[in-house]
Amino acid sequence: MDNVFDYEDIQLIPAKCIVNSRSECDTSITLGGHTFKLPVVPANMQTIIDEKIAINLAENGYFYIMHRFQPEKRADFIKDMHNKGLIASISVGVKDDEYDFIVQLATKELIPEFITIDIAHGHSNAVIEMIQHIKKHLPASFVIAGNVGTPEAVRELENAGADATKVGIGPGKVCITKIKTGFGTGGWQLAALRWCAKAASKPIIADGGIRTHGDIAKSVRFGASMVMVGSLFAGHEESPGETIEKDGKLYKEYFGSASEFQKGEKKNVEGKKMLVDHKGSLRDTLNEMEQDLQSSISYSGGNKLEAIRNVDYVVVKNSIFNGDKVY
Ligand SMILES: NC(=O)C1=CN([C@@H]2O[C@H](COP(=O)(O)OP(=O)(O)OC[C@H]3O[C@@H](n4cnc5c(N)ncnc54)[C@H](OP(=O)(O)O)[C@@H]3O)[C@@H](O)[C@H]2O)C=CC1
Ligand SMILES: Nc1nc2c(ncn2[C@@H]2O[C@H](COP(=O)(O)O)[C@@H](O)[C@H]2O)c(=O)[nH]1
Repeated sequence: MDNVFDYEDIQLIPAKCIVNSRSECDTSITLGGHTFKLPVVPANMQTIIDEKIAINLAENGYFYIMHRFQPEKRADFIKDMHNKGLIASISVGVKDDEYDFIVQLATKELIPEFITIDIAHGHSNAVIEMIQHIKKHLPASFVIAGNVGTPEAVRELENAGADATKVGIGPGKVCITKIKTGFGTGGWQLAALRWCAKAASKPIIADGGIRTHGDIAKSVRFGASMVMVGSLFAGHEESPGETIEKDGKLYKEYFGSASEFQKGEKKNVEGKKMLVDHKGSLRDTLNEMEQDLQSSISYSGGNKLEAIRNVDYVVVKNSIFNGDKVY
């Protein structure tokens, strides 16, 4: 891999505008036969999403993926979502219990619309076997598999039956994989996304490293159908992380799924905990994201998300912020 770059190194080049108002630009995306308002999904982490947020997102036309860290609640969660007429989107791991869980869902005819296989090193036989197991027992579920960081991995998981792959090893805000192992796409996530997208024949979800709303448009330009976002969603009043007051200022806790806090033990820790500034409501952020993305689409010279895929770009090595702070 040469010519590596990350989000902050890239600027997209504007093309002639074809709309009279940014409100004419359509940010919606279809995944697994369902159309969602934004190509953005909150990370399937315990400090980012809970049942209440999942219901709220689904009711309002946004994609969501429930985390897998309260495994015993998942079957009832699917039932509840379906009783409300909403899509069910859950996560699984790859340990033995998860195989039984998939069979139980099939036996009870509880069929989630989306299942995400959520492990750190997704280019593995463990994930390939889980994809095949889900496709055998729940063939109607749309399977998202990850995480990976190479074209070989994307191809192998797609060939095993994955309907989409999730790209990003180590670019996350609370990730310490890159420091503890020396591996990953941290620092060159956007280039890794482009590399993987060239090999993909199915949708790709870019996961980790999104720091500004403009990074969503950049992800779409470099091949993402959807973008998974953690830290930008961690500070809302509804966010499940603890609210902490420090020197008169409010913060929210945000911790990694492979952190000691999540695992309850100091074993194979690859995540940390941090405090993020407390901000307003999730709804306000989603609205702002939509407006910013509509503006991105207008700059791309189109009126639909796909227009962003064709724009030119320049590499401006680590200089686009000039020391400015956006958020
Ligand atoms: N996107 C990212 O960069 C990363 C994300 N995470 C997140 O942390 C959470 C925990 O992830 P994970 O530890 O995979 O999940 P689990 O703890 O559920 O582990 C899944 C299985 O994979 C094995 N495993 C984990 N890592 C490796 C590896 N590097 N090589 C071989 N086998 C491995 C585990 O065994 P054993 O534990 O015995 O090795 C276990 O059997 C997930 O939510 C994941 O998304 C974690 C790190 C990086
Ligand atoms: N290396 C680790 N990565 C993790 C951990 N927990 C979650 N994640 C990944 O981060 C993204 C969110 O990234 P952000 O930059 O938007 O905050 C998330 O979707 C996971 O893929 C972890 O403990 N270690």
